[in-house]
Amino acid sequence: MNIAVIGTGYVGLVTGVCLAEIGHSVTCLDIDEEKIGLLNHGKSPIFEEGLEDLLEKNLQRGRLDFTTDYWEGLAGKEIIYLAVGTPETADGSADLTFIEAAGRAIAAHLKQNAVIVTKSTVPVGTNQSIKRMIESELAEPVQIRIVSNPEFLRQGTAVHDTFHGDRIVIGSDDPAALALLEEINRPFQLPIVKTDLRSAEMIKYASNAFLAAKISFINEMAHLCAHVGANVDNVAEGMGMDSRIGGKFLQAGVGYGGSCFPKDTNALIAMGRSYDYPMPLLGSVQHVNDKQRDWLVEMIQTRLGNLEGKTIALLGMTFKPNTDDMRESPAIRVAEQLQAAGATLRGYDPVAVLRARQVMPATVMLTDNLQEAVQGADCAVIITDWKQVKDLPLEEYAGLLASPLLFDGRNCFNLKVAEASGIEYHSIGRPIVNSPGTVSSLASH
Ligand SMILES: NC(=O)c1ccc[n+]([C@@H]2O[C@H](COP(=O)([O-])OP(=O)(O)OC[C@H]3O[C@@H](n4cnc5c(N)ncnc54)[C@H](O)[C@@H]3O)[C@@H](O)[C@H]2O)c1
Ligand SMILES: O=c1ccn([C@@H]2O[C@H](COP(=O)(O)OP(=O)(O)O[C@H]3O[C@H](CO)[C@@H](O)[C@H](O)[C@H]3O)[C@@H](O)[C@H]2O)c(=O)[nH]1
Repeated sequence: MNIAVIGTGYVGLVTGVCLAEIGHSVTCLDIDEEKIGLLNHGKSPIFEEGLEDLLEKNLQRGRLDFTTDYWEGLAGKEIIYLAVGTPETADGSADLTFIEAAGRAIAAHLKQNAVIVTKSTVPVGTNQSIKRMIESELAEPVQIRIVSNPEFLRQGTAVHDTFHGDRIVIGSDDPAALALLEEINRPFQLPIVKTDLRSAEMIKYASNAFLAAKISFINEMAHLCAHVGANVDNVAEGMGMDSRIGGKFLQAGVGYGGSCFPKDTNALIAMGRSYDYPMPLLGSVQHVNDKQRDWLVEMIQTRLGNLEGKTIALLGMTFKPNTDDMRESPAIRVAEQLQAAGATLRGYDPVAVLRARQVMPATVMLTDNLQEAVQGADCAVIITDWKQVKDLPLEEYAGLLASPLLFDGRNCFNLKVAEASGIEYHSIGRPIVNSPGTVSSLASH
């Protein structure tokens, strides 16, 4: 099939490259000339495992090309994927400016019949209204059909998720368009859910909101565990073995961030608001998540007291490991609060130093050298569970720090290992280990 993909962010680029990999002929189109320049040289503008290899391979095969020109990008294309951003507006609803601009550009440049496939996460009803808008502005008398094909990839494992995801959702009120999308996706060999347009749009938001709720649920349990002396990781393991609950997304920590959960829960709440339904559960999910960042800061302040003159090493800047994305990363708020309390901050990240510089408080000294960040600091605080952070033995942390004190916002280390290392170790919803003046009793944990 001849396919155009509009938008070469995480979703557009991964979609385009993977569609080329399964045999389609794909042109990716973006208004960002710098991105397209890089991509034409086989360089990925994003850090995503396996992506650059597939990119180079399919460029060489001649199945993939990149352009900023809509005439060139849409010429002869039967299928047009829309994968532009849908960020948040000031009131929390989804900003459809980019979708509308891309729709207008399609209407102005399309010379043949085409199926438009929306990958972007859009509020229920958007596909229908975009179709109407494009139809009303078409420059040529061509026919368009529309399909919602929401994306479920996770950053950091995006290529893997595309080939090994749990399902592909395609929704349309047009049976011929649904059949075509089924055919395009068949080589991925994944279960395909076929549904109507509005349900497909809703499946995406409901899935993200449920996953966010699971994280906030375990984080709320973590608070209680800290009070009652239980270990939230043991609780999550025991709960997760019940197949009705499932063990995934029960990792307690500093809370969720990224470009999706925060904005998509907000957009869902905004959708509810527009129908006078307040979505109280989702409001609580967000509240618990916000509090997780504050909790970590409070733990540090409770232990260290006045932070004036204290040097703190923040480990991991990105919202999760294996990505260089800083969008809504917990590191930003934790850094702002610690800095406001007077601490001097160092920040470590193995891949995102440049991006972190644009969003972290300007005075944070950033480095991609873990030991340099930790050396001589009054304490270290794990924000992102990067492999590099988990692989450094606790004895080494203890040796590098001015005093052996580690706060772990991702529960990276086993408590018995922490106890044996001698480091004072505070984590989320688990007993404090090697706390001064207390006798540790980890046998029961
Ligand atoms: N990032 C993820 O992990 C993820 C996963 C699933 C779904 N989504 C959803 O997919 C959509 C895209 O997300 P993203 O993270 O890839 O976005 P992004 O912001 O990284 O990239 C969007 C791209 O679209 C381009 N663009 C904007 N307007 C354009 C236009 N008129 N014509 C051509 N290109 C244009 C931008 O230059 C940019 O390169 C969003 O709706 C998001 O919610 C994202
Ligand atoms: O048990 C867990 C799992 C995740 N997280 C945090 O939750 C956030 C999101 O993680 P993850 O879902 O792995 O990353 P994303 O790339 O944001 O992917 C989510 O958002 C995408 C965009 O919509 C969807 O496509 C994916 O299915 C959905 O998992 C990160 O800050 C994680 O640290 C936790 O705190 N505990």
